[in-house]
Amino acid sequence: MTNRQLKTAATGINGQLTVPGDKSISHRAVMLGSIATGETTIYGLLDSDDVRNTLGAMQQLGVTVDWYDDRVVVHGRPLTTLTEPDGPLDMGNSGTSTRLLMGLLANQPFPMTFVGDASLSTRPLARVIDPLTKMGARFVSTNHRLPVTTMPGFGLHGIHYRLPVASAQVKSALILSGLQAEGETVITEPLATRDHTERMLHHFGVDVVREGQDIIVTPNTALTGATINVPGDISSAAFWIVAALLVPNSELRLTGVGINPTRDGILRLLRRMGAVIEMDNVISEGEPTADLIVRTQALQGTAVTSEDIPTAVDEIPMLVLAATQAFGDTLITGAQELHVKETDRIATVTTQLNKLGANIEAREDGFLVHGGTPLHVDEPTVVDSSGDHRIGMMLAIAALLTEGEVALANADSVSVSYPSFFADLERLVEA
Ligand SMILES: O=C(O)C1=C[C@@H](OP(=O)(O)O)[C@@H](O)[C@H](O)C1
Ligand SMILES: C=C(OP(=O)(O)O)C(=O)O
Repeated sequence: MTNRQLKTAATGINGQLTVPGDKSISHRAVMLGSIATGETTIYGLLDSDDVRNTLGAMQQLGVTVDWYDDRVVVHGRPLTTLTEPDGPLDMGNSGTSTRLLMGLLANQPFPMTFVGDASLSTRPLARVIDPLTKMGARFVSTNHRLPVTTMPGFGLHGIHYRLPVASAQVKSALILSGLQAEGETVITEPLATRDHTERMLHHFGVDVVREGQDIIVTPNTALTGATINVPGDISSAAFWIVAALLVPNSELRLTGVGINPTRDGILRLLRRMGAVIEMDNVISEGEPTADLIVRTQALQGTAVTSEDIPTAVDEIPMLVLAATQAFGDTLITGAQELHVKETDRIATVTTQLNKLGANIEAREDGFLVHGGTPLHVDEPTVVDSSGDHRIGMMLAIAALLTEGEVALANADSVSVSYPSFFADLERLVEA
C-alpha cells in the first residue's frame, strides 16, 4: 500500500464543517433499533467501517435495514426472535461492537462466534466475559481474546458488579444483559463514563436508574422503535478543534457537535490550557449539541489525572499534540487504558510524534510532554498510523504544523470512524 503525502506547514484552517455522526451513539442506535418493536429511523448515522460491522452482525441475526439518502431505517425484532447466523460475526476493528454485542446476545438459544481483525484479536475481553459469566452466560475463548464463541443461553440472573476499569463498553454490555436477566443488576462505576446507552434506552421507552455511582437495571426488553438524530462526533471534532487552535490564522465553526458532559472532557482540558472555545446554537434535550467556534490561540501546559480520562479517553492523542505546542510541560497520568485501544496509544503517539520533532516521554500510565517544540523534519519522513484510525488522523493534523515533507503509512485506517477525513482536510486547509 502506498503512503499518503500529508499537507505540511499550513497557513490557515478556515470555514465551517459538520463532522460525521457520533460512532458510540450510532452503534447503540443500530443495536437498540434492532431489538425494538416497529421501525427505528436514524438520521445522521455514521457510515464507517465500525458501524457497518454492528449493522452486518444484526443483519446476520435476521434484522432488516434500509438505507436512504438521508436516513437509515432498522426493522427491529424482539430479542427472542433473532435467528442463528450462517457464519461468524465479524467485528472487524471495533471494540464497541464486540463488547456491547457480547452483552446484548449473551442469552441467545444458539451458539455464535465473534471474530475480528489482528488488532481487535489482541484486545482484552475478560472485562466482559467475567461479569457476563457471573450472570450465567457461557463463552469459549483462548486467553479471553477473539475469536470467542457464545454458547446457547439458559437464562441470566442479575448481579451487583463494581467495574474494575472505568469502561462504558463494559457498563453497556452489562446493562444490555441486565435487561434480559432475572432480578436487578447493579453496576458501580469507579468514575462516570459515557452514558449514551442509558440515554438512548430512555428514548426507546426503557429506563435504567442512576443513584450516585450505581446504575440500577430492572429487567425490561420492551423497547419501542424510535426516531434518532445522531449528533456530530466530538471525537472527530477534536481533530479540527486542536488544528484550529494550533495552525496560525485559523477560524473554524463546527456545527451540531455532541457535547454530552460524559464525552466533552477534551473541551474542559483544552480550556484548562487556556483555549477559548465558543458555543452557539446549544440544544440541551436528549443528546445535547452545539456549534463550536475555535480560533488560533496560545496554550499553556497542564496536569491531566485519572479523573479527567473517561470523558476524554479517545481524545488524549490530540491533547498530547496540543501539549507539544503549549508553553511549559504537560503531565498526563491515569491513562493506562490507552495501552489496550486499537494500538498501544501511549507507544504509538510517543514514537510517531517524536519523529516529527516532539519531545514526549512515554510513562506507564500516560505521558510527560515537553511543550514549545516546533515540529520539523530535515528529510522526507514517513509516520505510521499503525492501523489505528485516531493515530492516523492525529498525525495528519501534526503534519499541518510541521516544516518539511511528511507522508502517512496506513492512512486507510481513518475509514474506521471518519471515512471523509482527508476530503474535509483538503477543503479546510490552506497550505
Ligand atoms: O462505549 C463506547 O462507545 C466507547 C467507550 C470507550 O471504550 P472503553 O469502554 O473501553 O473505555 C471508547 O474508548 C470507545 O471508543 C467507545
Ligand atoms: C477505542 C476506540 O474504539 P473501539 O474500542 O470501539 O474499537 C476508538 O474509537 O478510539
